[in-house]
Amino acid sequence: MQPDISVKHLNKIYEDGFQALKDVNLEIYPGEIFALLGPNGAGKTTLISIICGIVNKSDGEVKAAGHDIVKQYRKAREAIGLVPQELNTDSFETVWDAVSFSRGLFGKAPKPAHIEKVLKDLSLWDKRNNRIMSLSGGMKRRVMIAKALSHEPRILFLDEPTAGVDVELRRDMWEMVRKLRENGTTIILTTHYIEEAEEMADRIGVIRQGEIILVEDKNRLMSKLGKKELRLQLQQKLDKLPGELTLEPIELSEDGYELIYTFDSQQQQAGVARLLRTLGDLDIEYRDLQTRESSLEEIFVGLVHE
Ligand SMILES: Nc1ncnc2c1ncn2[C@@H]1O[C@H](COP(=O)(O)OP(=O)(O)OP(=O)(O)O)[C@@H](O)[C@H]1O
Repeated sequence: MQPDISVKHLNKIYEDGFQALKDVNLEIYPGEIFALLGPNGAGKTTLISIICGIVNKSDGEVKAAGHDIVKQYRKAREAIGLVPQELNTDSFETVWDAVSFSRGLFGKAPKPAHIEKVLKDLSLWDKRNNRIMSLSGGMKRRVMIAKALSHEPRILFLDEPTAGVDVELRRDMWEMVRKLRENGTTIILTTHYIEEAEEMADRIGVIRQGEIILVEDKNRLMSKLGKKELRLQLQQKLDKLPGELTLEPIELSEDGYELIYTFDSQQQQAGVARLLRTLGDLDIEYRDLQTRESSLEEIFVGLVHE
Protein backbone atom coordinates (compact mmCIF):
# COMPACT_ATOMS: atom_id res chain seq x y z
CA MET A 1 0.00 0.00 0.00
CA GLN A 2 1.34 3.43 -0.89
CA PRO A 3 1.77 5.57 2.22
CA ASP A 4 -0.25 8.79 2.51
CA ILE A 5 2.75 10.46 4.10
CA SER A 6 6.31 9.51 3.34
CA VAL A 7 9.25 11.26 4.99
CA LYS A 8 12.81 10.27 4.12
CA HIS A 9 16.02 11.52 5.68
CA LEU A 10 14.40 14.80 6.64
CA ASN A 11 16.54 17.44 8.34
CA LYS A 12 15.65 20.89 9.50
CA ILE A 13 18.15 23.49 10.58
CA TYR A 14 16.60 26.85 11.49
CA GLU A 15 18.30 30.08 10.43
CA ASP A 16 19.90 30.52 13.83
CA GLY A 17 21.67 27.19 13.29
CA PHE A 18 19.42 25.15 15.57
CA GLN A 19 18.80 21.64 14.23
CA ALA A 20 15.17 20.88 14.99
CA LEU A 21 14.88 17.62 12.98
CA LYS A 22 17.57 14.99 12.53
CA ASP A 23 17.26 12.40 9.77
CA VAL A 24 13.56 11.77 10.29
CA ASN A 25 12.07 8.79 8.45
CA LEU A 26 8.38 8.06 8.71
CA GLU A 27 5.55 6.49 6.73
CA ILE A 28 1.88 6.90 7.53
CA TYR A 29 -0.71 4.76 5.79
CA PRO A 30 -4.22 5.51 4.52
CA GLY A 31 -6.90 5.33 7.18
CA GLU A 32 -4.51 5.32 10.14
CA ILE A 33 -4.73 7.40 13.26
CA PHE A 34 -1.10 8.18 13.99
CA ALA A 35 -0.13 9.97 17.19
CA LEU A 36 3.13 11.86 17.38
CA LEU A 37 4.29 12.18 20.97
CA GLY A 38 7.17 14.15 22.31
CA PRO A 39 8.08 16.60 25.04
CA ASN A 40 7.98 20.37 24.49
CA GLY A 41 10.36 21.49 21.80
CA ALA A 42 10.93 17.96 20.45
CA GLY A 43 10.12 19.03 16.87
CA LYS A 44 6.49 17.96 16.43
CA THR A 45 5.22 21.27 15.06
CA THR A 46 8.30 21.65 12.88
CA LEU A 47 7.69 18.23 11.32
CA ILE A 48 4.00 18.90 10.70
CA SER A 49 4.71 22.37 9.36
CA ILE A 50 7.21 21.00 6.84
CA ILE A 51 4.81 18.32 5.61
CA CYS A 52 2.09 20.97 5.26
CA GLY A 53 4.39 23.31 3.34
CA ILE A 54 4.48 26.07 5.98
CA VAL A 55 8.14 25.67 6.93
CA ASN A 56 10.91 24.82 4.44
CA LYS A 57 12.95 21.68 4.95
CA SER A 58 16.74 21.79 4.93
CA ASP A 59 17.05 18.48 3.13
CA GLY A 60 15.36 15.13 2.67
CA GLU A 61 12.27 14.06 0.77
CA VAL A 62 8.66 14.45 1.84
CA LYS A 63 5.59 13.24 -0.03
CA ALA A 64 1.92 13.68 0.76
CA ALA A 65 -0.55 11.44 -1.06
CA GLY A 66 2.32 10.48 -3.38
CA HIS A 67 3.14 14.09 -4.32
CA ASP A 68 6.46 15.72 -3.52
CA ILE A 69 5.76 18.62 -1.16
CA VAL A 70 8.13 20.92 -3.03
CA LYS A 71 7.96 19.87 -6.69
CA GLN A 72 4.24 19.16 -6.63
CA TYR A 73 3.36 21.65 -3.96
CA ARG A 74 -0.23 22.28 -5.00
CA LYS A 75 -1.22 18.66 -5.30
CA ALA A 76 0.46 17.78 -2.00
CA ARG A 77 -1.14 20.70 -0.19
CA GLU A 78 -4.56 19.90 -1.62
CA ALA A 79 -4.42 16.45 -0.07
CA ILE A 80 -3.87 17.89 3.42
CA GLY A 81 -6.09 19.58 5.97
CA LEU A 82 -4.35 21.23 8.91
CA VAL A 83 -5.86 22.23 12.21
CA PRO A 84 -3.12 24.36 13.74
CA GLN A 85 -2.30 24.72 17.41
CA GLU A 86 -3.13 28.41 17.47
CA LEU A 87 -6.81 28.96 16.88
CA ASN A 88 -7.56 32.02 14.84
CA THR A 89 -11.19 32.58 15.63
CA ASP A 90 -11.86 36.30 16.13
CA SER A 91 -13.88 36.28 12.98
CA PHE A 92 -17.03 38.31 12.31
CA GLU A 93 -17.85 35.86 9.53
CA THR A 94 -20.51 33.23 9.87
CA VAL A 95 -19.55 29.61 10.20
CA TRP A 96 -20.90 28.84 6.75
CA ASP A 97 -19.01 31.66 5.06
CA ALA A 98 -15.72 30.92 6.81
CA VAL A 99 -15.80 27.25 5.93
CA SER A 100 -16.87 27.90 2.32
CA PHE A 101 -14.14 30.52 1.97
CA SER A 102 -11.47 28.05 3.15
CA ARG A 103 -12.47 25.71 0.36
CA GLY A 104 -12.07 28.54 -2.15
CA LEU A 105 -8.50 29.14 -0.94
CA PHE A 106 -7.58 25.79 -2.42
CA GLY A 107 -8.99 26.83 -5.77
CA LYS A 108 -11.82 24.35 -5.49
CA ALA A 109 -15.22 25.08 -6.96
CA PRO A 110 -18.01 25.66 -4.43
CA LYS A 111 -19.69 22.48 -3.26
CA PRO A 112 -22.42 23.35 -0.77
CA ALA A 113 -23.37 19.70 -0.31
CA HIS A 114 -19.88 18.94 1.03
CA ILE A 115 -19.85 21.96 3.36
CA GLU A 116 -23.25 20.87 4.64
CA LYS A 117 -21.98 17.35 5.32
CA VAL A 118 -18.89 18.61 7.15
CA LEU A 119 -20.95 20.96 9.31
CA LYS A 120 -23.43 18.22 10.10
CA ASP A 121 -20.68 15.70 10.92
CA LEU A 122 -19.16 18.21 13.32
CA SER A 123 -22.52 19.12 14.89
CA LEU A 124 -22.19 22.68 13.61
CA TRP A 125 -25.17 22.71 11.31
CA ASP A 126 -27.42 24.60 13.75
CA LYS A 127 -24.71 27.24 14.12
CA ARG A 128 -24.05 27.76 10.43
CA ASN A 129 -25.43 31.30 10.45
CA ASN A 130 -23.75 32.33 13.69
CA ARG A 131 -20.68 34.52 13.74
CA ILE A 132 -17.60 32.57 14.77
CA MET A 133 -16.69 35.02 17.53
CA SER A 134 -20.00 34.33 19.25
CA LEU A 135 -19.37 30.59 19.58
CA SER A 136 -18.10 28.68 22.60
CA GLY A 137 -14.48 27.53 22.70
CA GLY A 138 -15.46 23.99 21.78
CA MET A 139 -17.55 25.13 18.83
CA LYS A 140 -14.68 27.31 17.60
CA ARG A 141 -12.44 24.27 17.62
CA ARG A 142 -14.97 22.42 15.53
CA VAL A 143 -15.04 25.32 13.07
CA MET A 144 -11.26 25.01 12.72
CA ILE A 145 -11.68 21.34 11.87
CA ALA A 146 -14.50 22.13 9.44
CA LYS A 147 -12.26 24.67 7.70
CA ALA A 148 -9.49 22.09 7.45
CA LEU A 149 -11.91 19.60 5.87
CA SER A 150 -13.58 22.06 3.54
CA HIS A 151 -11.49 21.13 0.49
CA GLU A 152 -11.98 17.36 0.98
CA PRO A 153 -8.43 16.43 2.00
CA ARG A 154 -7.61 12.78 2.54
CA ILE A 155 -5.10 13.56 5.27
CA LEU A 156 -5.90 15.58 8.38
CA PHE A 157 -3.30 16.98 10.76
CA LEU A 158 -4.40 17.95 14.23
CA ASP A 159 -1.74 19.81 16.20
CA GLU A 160 -2.63 19.45 19.89
CA PRO A 161 -6.35 19.13 19.14
CA THR A 162 -7.51 19.12 22.73
CA ALA A 163 -5.03 21.43 24.43
CA GLY A 164 -6.87 23.33 27.11
CA VAL A 165 -10.30 21.82 26.53
CA ASP A 166 -12.34 20.21 29.26
CA VAL A 167 -12.70 16.48 29.67
CA GLU A 168 -16.15 16.28 28.17
CA LEU A 169 -15.19 18.18 25.05
CA ARG A 170 -12.05 16.11 24.74
CA ARG A 171 -14.17 12.96 24.63
CA ASP A 172 -16.42 14.59 22.01
CA MET A 173 -13.39 15.42 19.90
CA TRP A 174 -12.13 11.86 20.12
CA GLU A 175 -15.48 10.59 18.98
CA MET A 176 -15.43 13.01 16.08
CA VAL A 177 -11.94 12.04 15.02
CA ARG A 178 -12.94 8.38 15.03
CA LYS A 179 -15.91 9.21 12.83
CA LEU A 180 -13.64 11.01 10.37
CA ARG A 181 -11.39 8.00 10.20
CA GLU A 182 -14.36 5.75 9.53
CA ASN A 183 -15.01 7.95 6.52
CA GLY A 184 -11.53 7.12 5.27
CA THR A 185 -9.51 10.15 6.43
CA THR A 186 -5.92 9.54 7.52
CA ILE A 187 -5.31 11.34 10.79
CA ILE A 188 -2.06 12.52 12.31
CA LEU A 189 -2.23 14.17 15.67
CA THR A 190 0.30 15.57 18.06
CA THR A 191 -0.54 15.55 21.68
CA HIS A 192 0.79 16.06 25.17
CA TYR A 193 -2.00 13.97 26.58
CA ILE A 194 -0.73 10.46 26.59
CA GLU A 195 -4.23 9.34 27.45
CA GLU A 196 -5.31 10.74 24.10
CA ALA A 197 -2.81 8.62 22.21
CA GLU A 198 -3.64 5.60 24.32
CA GLU A 199 -7.33 6.05 23.59
CA MET A 200 -7.20 6.83 19.89
CA ALA A 201 -4.03 5.96 18.03
CA ASP A 202 -3.39 2.89 15.91
CA ARG A 203 0.31 3.67 15.81
CA ILE A 204 2.51 5.88 17.89
CA GLY A 205 5.67 7.74 17.00
CA VAL A 206 7.87 9.20 19.70
CA ILE A 207 10.10 12.15 18.88
CA ARG A 208 12.83 13.44 21.16
CA GLN A 209 15.24 16.27 20.43
CA GLY A 210 14.43 16.17 16.73
CA GLU A 211 14.85 12.41 16.35
CA ILE A 212 12.17 9.80 15.92
CA ILE A 213 13.17 7.30 18.55
CA LEU A 214 10.34 4.86 18.06
CA VAL A 215 7.40 4.06 15.78
CA GLU A 216 5.22 1.21 16.87
CA ASP A 217 1.75 -0.23 16.76
CA LYS A 218 0.12 0.99 19.97
CA ASN A 219 -0.91 -2.39 21.28
CA ARG A 220 2.48 -3.88 20.52
CA LEU A 221 4.15 -0.94 22.23
CA MET A 222 2.09 -1.45 25.34
CA SER A 223 2.85 -5.14 25.49
CA LYS A 224 6.49 -4.80 24.50
CA LEU A 225 7.52 -1.96 26.75
CA GLY A 226 4.79 -2.16 29.33
CA LYS A 227 5.74 -3.42 32.73
CA LYS A 228 3.57 -5.13 35.23
CA GLU A 229 3.86 -4.97 38.93
CA LEU A 230 2.81 -7.59 41.43
CA ARG A 231 2.50 -6.54 45.07
CA LEU A 232 2.27 -9.15 47.79
CA GLN A 233 1.25 -8.20 51.33
CA LEU A 234 3.04 -10.52 53.70
CA GLN A 235 1.61 -12.18 56.78
CA GLN A 236 4.84 -11.62 58.60
CA LYS A 237 7.47 -8.96 58.40
CA LEU A 238 10.71 -9.76 56.58
CA ASP A 239 13.90 -8.09 57.81
CA LYS A 240 15.60 -8.50 54.47
CA LEU A 241 15.04 -10.05 51.07
CA PRO A 242 15.90 -13.78 51.21
CA GLY A 243 18.88 -14.72 49.02
CA GLU A 244 16.68 -16.98 46.88
CA LEU A 245 14.75 -13.94 45.72
CA THR A 246 17.55 -11.55 44.98
CA LEU A 247 17.90 -12.78 41.40
CA GLU A 248 14.42 -11.52 40.57
CA PRO A 249 13.61 -7.83 39.98
CA ILE A 250 12.00 -7.75 43.36
CA GLU A 251 12.01 -5.27 46.22
CA LEU A 252 11.06 -5.38 49.85
CA SER A 253 9.10 -2.38 51.11
CA GLU A 254 10.64 -0.28 53.86
CA ASP A 255 8.31 -1.61 56.53
CA GLY A 256 9.16 -5.19 55.50
CA TYR A 257 5.53 -6.14 54.89
CA GLU A 258 5.35 -5.95 51.13
CA LEU A 259 7.15 -7.56 48.21
CA ILE A 260 7.06 -5.68 44.93
CA TYR A 261 7.87 -7.66 41.80
CA THR A 262 8.21 -5.85 38.48
CA PHE A 263 8.23 -7.81 35.25
CA ASP A 264 7.81 -7.38 31.51
CA SER A 265 4.33 -8.09 30.29
CA GLN A 266 5.79 -10.77 28.05
CA GLN A 267 7.52 -12.83 30.70
CA GLN A 268 4.51 -12.69 32.92
CA GLN A 269 3.63 -16.29 33.50
CA ALA A 270 6.96 -17.95 34.01
CA GLY A 271 8.19 -15.24 36.38
CA VAL A 272 5.14 -15.02 38.60
CA ALA A 273 4.79 -18.79 38.85
CA ARG A 274 8.45 -19.12 39.80
CA LEU A 275 8.16 -16.37 42.38
CA LEU A 276 5.11 -17.88 44.04
CA ARG A 277 6.78 -21.32 44.10
CA THR A 278 9.88 -19.87 45.72
CA LEU A 279 7.77 -18.11 48.34
CA GLY A 280 6.05 -21.43 49.06
CA ASP A 281 9.40 -23.19 49.40
CA LEU A 282 10.56 -20.50 51.83
CA ASP A 283 7.31 -20.67 53.84
CA ILE A 284 6.70 -16.99 53.23
CA GLU A 285 2.96 -16.44 53.46
CA TYR A 286 1.04 -13.56 52.00
CA ARG A 287 -2.45 -12.39 52.78
CA ASP A 288 -3.20 -10.42 49.65
CA LEU A 289 -1.80 -9.59 46.24
CA GLN A 290 -2.50 -7.03 43.50
CA THR A 291 -1.20 -6.54 39.98
CA ARG A 292 -0.95 -3.31 38.07
CA GLU A 293 -0.02 -2.58 34.45
CA SER A 294 2.04 0.41 33.44
CA SER A 295 0.23 3.01 31.40
CA LEU A 296 1.41 4.44 28.12
CA GLU A 297 2.36 7.51 30.15
CA GLU A 298 4.90 5.57 32.19
CA ILE A 299 6.28 3.94 29.06
CA PHE A 300 6.57 7.34 27.40
CA VAL A 301 8.26 8.99 30.35
CA GLY A 302 10.70 6.08 30.47
CA LEU A 303 11.47 6.52 26.78
CA VAL A 304 12.02 10.25 26.63
CA HIS A 305 14.07 10.44 29.79
CA GLU A 306 16.38 7.56 29.02
N1 LIG B 1 11.75 29.67 13.73
C1 LIG B 1 12.56 29.02 14.56
N2 LIG B 1 13.85 29.38 14.68
C2 LIG B 1 14.68 28.72 15.51
N3 LIG B 1 14.32 27.66 16.29
C3 LIG B 1 13.04 27.28 16.21
C4 LIG B 1 12.10 27.92 15.35
N4 LIG B 1 10.91 27.29 15.49
C5 LIG B 1 11.11 26.31 16.39
N5 LIG B 1 12.38 26.30 16.82
C6 LIG B 1 12.98 25.37 17.79
O1 LIG B 1 12.88 24.05 17.28
C7 LIG B 1 12.61 23.14 18.34
C8 LIG B 1 11.35 22.33 18.00
O2 LIG B 1 10.21 23.19 18.05
P1 LIG B 1 8.76 22.65 17.75
O3 LIG B 1 7.82 23.82 17.87
O4 LIG B 1 8.78 21.91 16.49
O5 LIG B 1 8.55 21.64 18.96
P2 LIG B 1 7.23 20.89 19.45
O6 LIG B 1 7.63 19.48 19.64
O7 LIG B 1 6.12 21.19 18.54
O8 LIG B 1 7.01 21.58 20.86
P3 LIG B 1 5.64 21.89 21.65
O9 LIG B 1 5.16 20.58 22.16
O10 LIG B 1 6.12 22.79 22.73
O11 LIG B 1 4.71 22.56 20.68
C9 LIG B 1 12.48 23.97 19.60
O12 LIG B 1 13.69 23.92 20.30
C10 LIG B 1 12.21 25.37 19.09
O13 LIG B 1 12.71 26.33 19.97
